[in-house]
Amino acid sequence: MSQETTQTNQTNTSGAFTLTKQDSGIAILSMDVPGESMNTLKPAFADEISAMLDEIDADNSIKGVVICSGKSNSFVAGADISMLADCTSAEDAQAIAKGGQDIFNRIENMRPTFVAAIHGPALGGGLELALACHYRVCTDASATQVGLPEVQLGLLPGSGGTQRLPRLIGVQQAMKMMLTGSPARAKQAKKYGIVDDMVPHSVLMKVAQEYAGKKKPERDAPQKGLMNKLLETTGPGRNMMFKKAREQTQSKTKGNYPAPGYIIDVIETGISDGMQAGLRAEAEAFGKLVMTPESYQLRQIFFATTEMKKERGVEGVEPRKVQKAGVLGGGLMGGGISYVTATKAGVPVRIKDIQADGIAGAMKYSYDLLNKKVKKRFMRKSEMQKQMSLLTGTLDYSGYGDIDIVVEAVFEDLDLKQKMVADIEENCKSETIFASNTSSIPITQIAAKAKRPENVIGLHYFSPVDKMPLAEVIAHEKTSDEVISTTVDFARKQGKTPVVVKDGAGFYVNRILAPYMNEAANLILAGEPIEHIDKSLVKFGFPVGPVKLLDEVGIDVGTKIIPFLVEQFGDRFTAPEAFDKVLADGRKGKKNKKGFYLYDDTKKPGKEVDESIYSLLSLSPSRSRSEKDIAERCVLMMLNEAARCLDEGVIRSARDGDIGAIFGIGFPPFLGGPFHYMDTLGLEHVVERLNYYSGTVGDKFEPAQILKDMAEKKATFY
Ligand SMILES: C[C@H](O)CC(=O)SCCNC(=O)CCNC(=O)[C@H](O)C(C)(C)COP(=O)(O)OP(=O)(O)OC[C@H]1O[C@@H](n2cnc3c(N)ncnc32)[C@H](O)[C@@H]1OP(=O)(O)O
Repeated sequence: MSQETTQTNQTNTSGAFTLTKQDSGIAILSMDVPGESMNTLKPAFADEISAMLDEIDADNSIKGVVICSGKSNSFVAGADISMLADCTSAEDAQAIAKGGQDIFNRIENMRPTFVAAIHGPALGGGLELALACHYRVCTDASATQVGLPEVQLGLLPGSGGTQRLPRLIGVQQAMKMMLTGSPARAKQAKKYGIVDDMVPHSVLMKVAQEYAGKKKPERDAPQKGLMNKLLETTGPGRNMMFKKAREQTQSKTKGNYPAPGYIIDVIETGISDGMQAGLRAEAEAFGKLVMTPESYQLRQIFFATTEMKKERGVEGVEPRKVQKAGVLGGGLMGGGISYVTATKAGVPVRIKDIQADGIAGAMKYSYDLLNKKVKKRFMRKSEMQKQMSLLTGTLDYSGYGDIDIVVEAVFEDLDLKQKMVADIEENCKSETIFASNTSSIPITQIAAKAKRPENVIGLHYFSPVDKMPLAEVIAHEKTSDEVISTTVDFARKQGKTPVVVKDGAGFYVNRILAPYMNEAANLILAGEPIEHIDKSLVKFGFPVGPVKLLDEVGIDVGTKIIPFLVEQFGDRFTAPEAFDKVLADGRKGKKNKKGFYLYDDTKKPGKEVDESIYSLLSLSPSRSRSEKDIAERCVLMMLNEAARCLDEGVIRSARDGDIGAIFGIGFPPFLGGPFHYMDTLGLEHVVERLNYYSGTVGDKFEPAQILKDMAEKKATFY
């Protein structure tokens, strides 16, 4: 980081910290953890930082201190998550939080004015450090983000965040940030009042030093508006606010995640009993949460995804640079793929459709999303125009001559897709990659007539593309290693977590989803009410129930894959015939407002079951199974299939299987994914339950061989 100083007279470096005193009376305290790409906070730094603070205390010439990062693109990414695994008791973890609190309290109470100069992520403990400073200045760079994401790790901010953020920006906004874990970008951070100033990177240190030369601020009460004042500053108002927050949290988490409840409790303690009581409650809750299985599983997800960011797809094979992309088909998927390609990867996209309307629709998809950001003032109009200018359209293949990768998102029809391959081979370069976004057709079949099958690959996105984090990369036998690596790299640049899977019906995600959905359908036919089935799985931890999900993705689309699965894997994938009746009745789900739920003539579209479905299927529903039994039956089908996928090499590791299921289907993150969950249950138990259902419901529950073998050896996936 460039430090614009007048005259430097003394520098003291100790491990991760460097203190530079200047004649101006403003000292620079820079953090740069050696050997790490990003600064994280560890208890081992306590002595070092304390010694630096002693030095500052002892030097009356220091009037102000700027805390900054020595890393080029980040401030501090929080406490070191990996060290939490060493905690053997809640007390150990509580001590870590308390250690951070003590140092931050000390900074807050020191004589000089402290300023945090933030560029890049300031998250968790990193933001807590900044909150202890008297002022915060951040850069306007897109890399800058400030937040308290601990809840995503099943934790709460343990070093003062639950106390200082509400006092700085108001309880409601602070609580929202802590409960969602979503960070604020620079502009939002300024708007919320988290930072005092937002400046270009080139003047960050200059402006921060100006703030360090000021007196400490006397801050106005953060509540703006009468309603907020009533809610946050009066007893009855607060009671109402916290009660509402607890109700909303319970309805979202279904009691599966302990951290949000603690966050609300600890904020409330701090507000009603004062900062010291709040800090004590915070450290104690942090200690307890670190030891929960939920936090353990969520931290494993962090490690898995961080590891996956570095993977190439094929070890040692460099990806080619993608400078221009094509998208075939301007439908919903094509629109989403174009959006992430232009806005996330920054790669120009040429959208090809057979109708001008299709191209316009795809462009509108991006326009609407970007315009929302502009309206909320999170993005400048000029930036939106720049991103929109990356999107162009064509009705023929003009402009396709220099394209590096084409993503095909046309209708699910094998002949059509094979024709697309032929068209691309004719109109593009010999090395242009043809990536199919098919969800049901094996890539081998799409590549069957290709002249250059090594260029053909699957790149399966999930809807809505701008939100869903997963992409399956499917190599068929002849796909070249370079094509795999380039496609993985391309998907990552689009902001996706790519998982490389083997070709075959359903690939991984849909293959494990199908038997789960089929089982839900079988339970409808067995007379269970639809809302009972959906509730059971939402309570288990899925974001939506299976029947609702089928309405969302489209009953026609969701069932299209079944014949491919039956053809390759046999009867265990056979869908109940009732689906045919549902489809014959013209029910496609949400998209044509006719499915298992009601969308028309109702106050709550999609919330109430369309009771006419029962007479269509000649059923009179009544609850005869518990929520637990229903969830177990559906989930076991998914677990069993996931195990088979690992055994057959469809996924490369249990880790990929867990991340694929969590990011692609919304498998409950607090359970860590199907494989972590099976380890938790114990494979003997899984096999025993599968055997039970195999005996009572049918052969499709027959445990996968890998499960039987592992159970016998008392093995685990991790
Ligand atoms: C007491 C406190 O309240 C408790 C806490 O602070 S808990 C921690 C809260 N902080 C977080 O959850 C942030 C976690 N980190 C992130 O979300 C992302 O790393 C990030 C947004 C900061 C950066 O993302 P990105 O640029 O893609 O870089 P990414 O590859 O993830 O990380 C770079 C390196 O930093 C490491 N890292 C980042 N944050 C880390 C953390 N909090 N602990 C340990 N390592 C961390 C990564 O493991 C990776 O290490 P590697 O290079 O050796 O593999």
